[in-house]
Amino acid sequence: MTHSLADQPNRRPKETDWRLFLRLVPYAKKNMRLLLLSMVFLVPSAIANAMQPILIGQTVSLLKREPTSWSFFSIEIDFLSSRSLTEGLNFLAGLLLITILTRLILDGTQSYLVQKVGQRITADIRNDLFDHVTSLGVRFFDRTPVGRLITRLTSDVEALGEVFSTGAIGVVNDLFSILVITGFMFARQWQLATLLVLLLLPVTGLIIYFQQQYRKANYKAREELSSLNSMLQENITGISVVQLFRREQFNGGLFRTVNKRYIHEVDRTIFHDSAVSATLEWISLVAISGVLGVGSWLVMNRQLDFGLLSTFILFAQRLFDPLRQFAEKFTAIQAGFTAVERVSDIMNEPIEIRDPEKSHKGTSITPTTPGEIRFEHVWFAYKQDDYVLKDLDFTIRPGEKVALVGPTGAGKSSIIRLLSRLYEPTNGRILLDGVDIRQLPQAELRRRMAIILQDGFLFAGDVKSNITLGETYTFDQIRSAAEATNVASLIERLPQGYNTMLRERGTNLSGGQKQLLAFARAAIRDPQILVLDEATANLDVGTESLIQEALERLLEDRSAIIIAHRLSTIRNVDRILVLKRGQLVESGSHEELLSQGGLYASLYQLQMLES
Ligand SMILES: Nc1ncnc2c1ncn2[C@@H]1O[C@H](COP(=O)(O)OP(=O)(O)OP(=O)(O)O)[C@@H](O)[C@H]1O
Repeated sequence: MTHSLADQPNRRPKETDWRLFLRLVPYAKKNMRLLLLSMVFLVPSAIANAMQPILIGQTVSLLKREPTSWSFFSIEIDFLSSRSLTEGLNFLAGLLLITILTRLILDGTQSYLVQKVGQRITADIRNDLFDHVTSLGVRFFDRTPVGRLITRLTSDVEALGEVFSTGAIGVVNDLFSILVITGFMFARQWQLATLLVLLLLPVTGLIIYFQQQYRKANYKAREELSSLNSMLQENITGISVVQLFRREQFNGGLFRTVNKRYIHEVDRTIFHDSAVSATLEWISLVAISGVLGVGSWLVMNRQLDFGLLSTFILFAQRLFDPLRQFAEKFTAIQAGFTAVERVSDIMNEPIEIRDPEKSHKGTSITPTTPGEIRFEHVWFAYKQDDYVLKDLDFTIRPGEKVALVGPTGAGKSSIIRLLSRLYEPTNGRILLDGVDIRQLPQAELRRRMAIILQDGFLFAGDVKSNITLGETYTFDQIRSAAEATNVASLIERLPQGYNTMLRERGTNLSGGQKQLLAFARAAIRDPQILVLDEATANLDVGTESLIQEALERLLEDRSAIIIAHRLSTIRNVDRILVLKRGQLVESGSHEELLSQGGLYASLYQLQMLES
């Protein structure tokens, strides 16, 4: 891993704009037809735009009785000299109206199409990001603050969407307009055309410079926004602790500091944005004065007539107009590039835990076998070389119930995380019925085991959907799973029974009630292996014995791993594995371990004394 979203908040942009742009190509390809259609509309629209100054110039020439014929790339154009003044004026007015209507209709349609494509692309990117993020290993989430991630998923994708919705993608339009106008200018009068083009060059240079500065400031501003959101998220999630420990003021101070840094960076982006607009405003005035100065001189020398002079004054304005619009859009475009860059950062995060290649899929085992679990010299470290599990080597026989016991931080939960493949062992392997779990598709591995954690997470939705979790079970199946685990009576006591709506993270249920639902969730899946991590710790003694009884039934014919601190709850298991600082120090039945007089015996005696 070369970098992470969390480790280097001020990481410099690495990919070039071109590479970033290419990242959008696959998305654009999906909408190729609409995109092409909108591009086709560009051509007549830009021509109509460049025609307007010429038509107005012709009108002036007609009124001033100047020659109205002109050559366009050596083609002699003369459609006015044969007409009377009124006819000619009507004819020009008619043409002008056509160009205006053409632009009105085509520009409108084009901008609608482009925005439509843009919204589709943004939605596709958002979907892909969601899929990618939910496939990333738990390790990624260990080191990435949630707020930082949410910023990328929401406001960065939004910034990308704005490139389309503000019409910023229309720069293509603007650039094309500049090209067409330049062509028309040279066709009419090369000296004035050269003057305008020469003015265009330094402005473009300046714009590129300010654009780079803006981009840097924008990247930093987004990073600061991420930090701001992480802080916000942390304070909201931990609001009870914040208030109970009166950290409001202290956290408020921290928040203000980050907010100040954010504002500072935003100020810098605004400065560079304004600098571009000011430069353009100034330069387009210079251009018009230049045309007026040089043009008047040419008029006095009879090398230019009034009609053409008015045409070029309009050209001067029109040439810088797309550039000015480009400047307005450029803020959105630069922000869009920053967004693509930040979104790519996540897309580039490798998916650490992958399913085996297709050819290995055949290795799945018949799910009717009870499930033998084997840890083969397993070593594991969350952080490099800081091993929390050391050379674990044990087998849990099919149908065997094993308890993991040991002091806090001994590594019990880590064993479960490895078994369910939320993390992968640093060394050694874990086998399920003789097959390395890395060779099993994750969906199958996790279907075969149900894990009940101390803090069962609940989704916003009703009780039923929190038991089925998106899989199709009939209501009868849901009810019998609840009955089998003795939680039916609890559910029936809820205001709307199985239809009671649970709030996000289940805050309208008590800790114990949440745990009870987790039992039903496990039972309905009929797993081969059941894992309980402090699953009954939140229950009162009465409820626990009710659950214990249901558990005995549930555990029949299944392999089970049970983690419990209250040793009285695991007396009946087949075998107890005792862990100390990541190492297996004792193994045997309750009686055997008591008679050995080791760590287990002393833990047990301590607990007996307490009760
Ligand atoms: N996500 C993580 N990143 C880094 N270290 C971790 C992480 N989770 C746990 N640890 C460390 O790994 C060690 C073992 O943790 P584990 O949760 O497996 O212990 P445990 O025996 O289940 O403890 P408890 O009885 O308190 O639940 C601890 O020292 C802990 O600090």
